[in-house]
Amino acid sequence: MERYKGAELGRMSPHVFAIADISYRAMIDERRSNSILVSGESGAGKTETTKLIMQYLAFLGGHSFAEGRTVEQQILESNPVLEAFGNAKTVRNNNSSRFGKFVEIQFDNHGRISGAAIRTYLLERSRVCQISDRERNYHCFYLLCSAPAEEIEAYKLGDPRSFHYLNQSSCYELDDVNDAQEYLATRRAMDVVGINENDQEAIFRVVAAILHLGNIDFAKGEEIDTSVIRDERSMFHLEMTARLLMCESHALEDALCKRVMITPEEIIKRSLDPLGATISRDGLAKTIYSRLFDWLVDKINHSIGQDSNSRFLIGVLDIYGFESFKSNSFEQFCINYTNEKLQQHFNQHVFKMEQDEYTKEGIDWSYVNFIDNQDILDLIEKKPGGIIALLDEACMFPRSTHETFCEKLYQSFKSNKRFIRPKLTRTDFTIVHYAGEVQYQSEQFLDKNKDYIVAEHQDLLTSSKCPFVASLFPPLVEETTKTSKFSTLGARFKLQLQQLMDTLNSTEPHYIRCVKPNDELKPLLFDNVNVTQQLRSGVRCA
Ligand SMILES: Nc1ncnc2c1ncn2[C@@H]1O[C@H](COP(=O)(O)OP(=O)(O)OP(=O)(O)O)[C@@H](O)[C@H]1O
Repeated sequence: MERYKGAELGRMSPHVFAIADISYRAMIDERRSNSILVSGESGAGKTETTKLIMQYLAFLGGHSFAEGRTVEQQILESNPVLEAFGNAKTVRNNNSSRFGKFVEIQFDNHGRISGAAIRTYLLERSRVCQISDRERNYHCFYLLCSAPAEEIEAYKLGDPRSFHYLNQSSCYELDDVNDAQEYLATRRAMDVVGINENDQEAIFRVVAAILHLGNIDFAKGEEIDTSVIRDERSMFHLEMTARLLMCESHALEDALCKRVMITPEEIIKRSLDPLGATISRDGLAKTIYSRLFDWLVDKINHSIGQDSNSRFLIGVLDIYGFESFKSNSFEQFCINYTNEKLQQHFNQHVFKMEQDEYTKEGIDWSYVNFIDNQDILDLIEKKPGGIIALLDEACMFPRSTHETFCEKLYQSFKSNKRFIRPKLTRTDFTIVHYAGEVQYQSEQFLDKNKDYIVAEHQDLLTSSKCPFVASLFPPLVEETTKTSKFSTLGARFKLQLQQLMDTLNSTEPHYIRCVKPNDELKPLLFDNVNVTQQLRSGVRCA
């Protein structure tokens, strides 16, 4: 860090410190905000790079003689906390971030760090209930199962193999990671970022409750289309969940197995069959977990504090790269949409730089072709008529299905050259992205896009005797109850992205592209074909 400080770009070997250094110098000299956009595929090193950048900025703009916790320490320690709750082992990366992150580091007039804000994007919720083999759930579940004995006893935990949300995969441990030590390290990091002992206890109690919740199974009830708690074991987990969330176990059982239907004539309590109750259980687990994650982010932001007098900042963006798998769902759609947005930002920036250069040298630039992906963005986000708008529309009509949604897409984009109707399927669609074609399976698009909490779950947790749990579920006011029924993740995500783009557009951008040397997660192995492919898509991007 000492060597890169103030060194002219290019004098030293390439390093993320060099990019962080010029961003900082540009901010000080030109008195304007800068941003560093880190990109690359999963496992390429975005998060590690982001942490190095943050360390370097803390080195340049830190407070050497501050008493107690400094802002920069808190910023750095927010990483292990967010990683414990937002990262998981996947086949591509043992510590994969399952959310996007934009960290805004604010500086005062003397160039010292004076505040920060962390914004997160689209946490992968499905992982809480469903994991593929060789992957893991979020780290925090395993850390808690390795907690000191008194916590294990209090929460009735133990072997992760005994929990449904963890035992769908045969992977429990990570090479070179000791979960017991990580648990203690996470608690220490929580201390530093300002989460007090009581809140820490409540956080892990909620994590334990989710594990017990996942072990509640249902059997057919006596009456048709009803369900009951399956056996003694499930009953035990029901009672544990209720105890940890501090609510009534009967109320929890009802919230899982029943739905209240309000018709103009009467209020009917309808039972769910075992499959419906299981879906209800998983929905509750996902909602609790995502609220917990949002709470952590808010708490960290609150505790670090924002400097409202700060006139410039350095933003660091660590966001999921372009994804194309065998099967692609709503998550990949949102991720690839993000990448289209960032790609456009990059194109515009590079074009503008070129244009400035030409103008400076008095060369006519009118013939320079500008690669633009606006047509793909229109296909996705145009209002009305884009894919997100059509999806929202489908979510509002109770009779819509993924089949009717797809049919609508086929009709609307028949002659759009960025849209393909694949052969041999009636529910897939393909988008021709800047980085290649991706075929999406629409089966779960509608469900995943709907963003409202089941009223029974809301009522149950709002009335929890634990103030922490209740605070995760503030009562809905009448007005929002109506609108939130129709609030959708797609629309919310689109808005968040627009805000991110507005921020980025007001800064001087710098880019770091991470390249993954091999798919084996091994050091000192360089796979030429694989690397070339990544660089090609980089060239295509430019
Ligand atoms: N600069 C580096 N030096 C050594 N190892 C690194 C470096 N960067 C990354 N790694 C290794 O690669 C792993 C994956 O890196 P990282 O988690 O930063 O990837 P990512 O691009 O953020 O992935 P994802 O999109 O899945 O979150 C790290 O856990 C580490 O083992």
